[in-house]
Amino acid sequence: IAVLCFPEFRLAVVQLHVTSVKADNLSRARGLVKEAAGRGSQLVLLPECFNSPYGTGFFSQYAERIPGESTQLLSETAKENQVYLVGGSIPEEDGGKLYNSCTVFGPDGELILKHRKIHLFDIDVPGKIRFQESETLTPGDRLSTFQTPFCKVGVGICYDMRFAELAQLYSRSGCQLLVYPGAFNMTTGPAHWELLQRARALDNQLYVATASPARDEASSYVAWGHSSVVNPWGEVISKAGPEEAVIYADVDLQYLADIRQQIPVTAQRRDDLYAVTSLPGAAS
Ligand SMILES: NC(=O)CCC(=O)C(=O)O
Repeated sequence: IAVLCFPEFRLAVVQLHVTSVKADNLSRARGLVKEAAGRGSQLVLLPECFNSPYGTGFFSQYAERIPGESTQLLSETAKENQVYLVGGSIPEEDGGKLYNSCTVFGPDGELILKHRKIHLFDIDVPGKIRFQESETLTPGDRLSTFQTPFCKVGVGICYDMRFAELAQLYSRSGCQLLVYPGAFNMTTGPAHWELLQRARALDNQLYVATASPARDEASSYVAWGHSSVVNPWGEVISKAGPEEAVIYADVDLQYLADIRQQIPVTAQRRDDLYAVTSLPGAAS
């Protein structure tokens, strides 16, 4: 069956102000997705941990099974707005383990995929930040892509963005857009957030969209903000500040094809000399 592909579509990124009240977070997310759809968006991205505070001390308290309250809301929101909804991430409980999980819903409200964060955010920058997701979370064990009428999309969560191999595997599988719900902080955000997404976009000559929670100086984990969309030339074409916002970008797949023709690195890899491969069972 031929998959109809459209050369351009509108993407929205919701930079949500997240509080400790899950019901409020869900309600705000629903309203902003509606706003985004009202402005012609066909794919909408929410931030990492959009339904609850981001922190190892909170994951267990706010964790849900999937399906559950938050993913039911996401399904309804996708359907009522007829959008592809990349539901940021939520703390998931399954079999007594906790995961940082992103669910994606189609315009019919059906669950398309669940991506569990593959690379857990374990860092220690002396005097700046120490964070150890692995103290409470279990990593995912598979790559996640989905097809839309516009293009194929690869999914990662925040720290996953640091791993060029993941982005390359998504690109080699045919993805033209990578989405990363994230929550960088006030140390690594100014240093690496934009650089990493521009690098992934340029490495693979595709679009990259990132969604951060809005910055809240009063929270225990202060998010950097600056949700963005980067084009295949490596340019930031849309960017939020630190505050709550919805940003938009028109993803132009003809432009992507033109870039790949002008600088054909995507076709010039020396597969006879090196390779980046995923192991059996790793791709969903
Ligand atoms: N939530 C995360 O994975 C944060 C990743 C991050 O801040 C980084 O520097 O990487």
